[in-house]
Amino acid sequence: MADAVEENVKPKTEEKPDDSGSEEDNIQPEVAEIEVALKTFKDLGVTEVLCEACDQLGWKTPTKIQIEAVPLALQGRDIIGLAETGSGKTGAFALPILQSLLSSPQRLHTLVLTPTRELAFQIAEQFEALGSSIGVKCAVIVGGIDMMSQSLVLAKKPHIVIATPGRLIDHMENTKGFSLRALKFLVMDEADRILNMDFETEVDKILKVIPRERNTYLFSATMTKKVQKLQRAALKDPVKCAVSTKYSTVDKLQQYYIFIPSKYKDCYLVSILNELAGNSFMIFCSTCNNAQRVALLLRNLGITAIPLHGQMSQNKRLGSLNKFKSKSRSVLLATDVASRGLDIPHVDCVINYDIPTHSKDYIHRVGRTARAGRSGKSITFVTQYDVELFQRIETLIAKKLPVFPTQEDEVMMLVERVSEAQRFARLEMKEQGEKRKRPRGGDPDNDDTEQASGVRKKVRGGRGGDAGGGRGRGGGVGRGGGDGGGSMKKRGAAAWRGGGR
Ligand SMILES: Nc1ncnc2c1ncn2[C@@H]1O[C@H](COP(=O)(O)OP(=O)(O)OP(=O)(O)O)[C@@H](O)[C@H]1O
Repeated sequence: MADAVEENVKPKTEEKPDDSGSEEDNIQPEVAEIEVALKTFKDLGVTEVLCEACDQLGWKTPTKIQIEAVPLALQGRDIIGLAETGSGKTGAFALPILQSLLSSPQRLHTLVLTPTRELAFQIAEQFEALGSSIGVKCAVIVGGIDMMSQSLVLAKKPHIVIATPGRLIDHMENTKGFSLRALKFLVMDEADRILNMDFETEVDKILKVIPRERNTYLFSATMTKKVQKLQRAALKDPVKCAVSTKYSTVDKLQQYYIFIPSKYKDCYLVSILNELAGNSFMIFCSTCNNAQRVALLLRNLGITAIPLHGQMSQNKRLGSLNKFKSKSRSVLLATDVASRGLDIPHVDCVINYDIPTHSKDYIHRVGRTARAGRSGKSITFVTQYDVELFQRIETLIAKKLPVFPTQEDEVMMLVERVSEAQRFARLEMKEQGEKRKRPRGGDPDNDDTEQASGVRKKVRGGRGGDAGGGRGRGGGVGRGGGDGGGSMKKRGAAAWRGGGR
């Protein structure tokens, strides 16, 4: 099945600085050929009880990456799995691991490394869902949570540990009796992220203490040369399962951009949220500060927005995510902490409020929508400062994106309202900053409670409260006021679009 074919996975454009090495030449993992015939999980060699678990999750047939990777994994091969966002990569590594656990039960059998805490919880949920009838026990070991309670969980010797690298090292060094010396499987999910500079030391330390006799799986929607570097250290005779061209986005995702002056980003955002009212949005910002500020701004305008970023406590992060997942909030303002792996099926639209600095992050961000065969939309804000980054993204995905249509004059009518909400958001940010300095004064992460609503009432109240009254089409945030301007969009867009790229 796994015929060796020529590999053609060279990135078309820039890499993150840490994967800019040129050492990929000598490493040629075998590349699996894709079989497209319709298959069942049973055809792949998945055992009855796990087939039933798939059925219970509503997985009628395996996805392409599962068709490709599962049989090879069941043969005992090391795998590099490369497939689009939302294409079922978690199942592709979880099923063979659970099957191995079934045939030779063992505690501390598998370690899954993930770059973010939220993703670790999600992967644990998937293992537990697939492995519920075989009684699989998972432990999530991530930062921001009490070490002692995690030590107790580890003392019970779970079958599967899902961890962020830093906290795992803490336990390897400080938790008595915890050892991964008997490990059988190592998975790096979002492998290119795990293997970049940020986690380099941790990963090296982990690789030193786990057995060389093991299976290793690397999965991601994007890969780097760095992954291939690591093959020498961590993979044995790996087979590469790449079900799509290296950096493709899914077909059912409609991708747009808008070219706007930086100073009107907030107005355009509010306008689009009004226009697409009723949808669920993930909005990506480049900094924690911006995610927090825009969330407050939107809330001041009556939009149910909630932030998720690295400056929040872990409890608040999970709280935000759960509120968004349960649809009690329709807009999640996030940094790249949420760009990878998170599987929230109802996300209709991803907005890149700040353009991603690394083109590959674009693929992961927009991949939060249009998952598992659903459709979705993405809109990327491109300001006068972002043109080059945007061009890189278009080169990377080998697509020219269409403009998302907006009515400039209508957007400009929002300027006054939005400016007022911006002012109050700044005040709230200042207040929160001061509270952080005086921790006893209250919850420093209080971004989603009524305590922060004083200024909100002023904004809404002062304007007759229409902003609080829903965001129905045309009836959302007020349309009074406005100062015209903003014609840069047309002039500028024409200038650089036409500029013979
Ligand atoms: N065979 C299947 N049939 C139907 N749905 C599936 C199947 N396998 C997985 N799914 C569902 O597809 C969704 C996406 O899966 P998953 O999160 O594993 O994607 P992914 O490829 O890891 O995406 P990302 O690159 O964003 O991490 C999940 O909701 C999962 O339950």
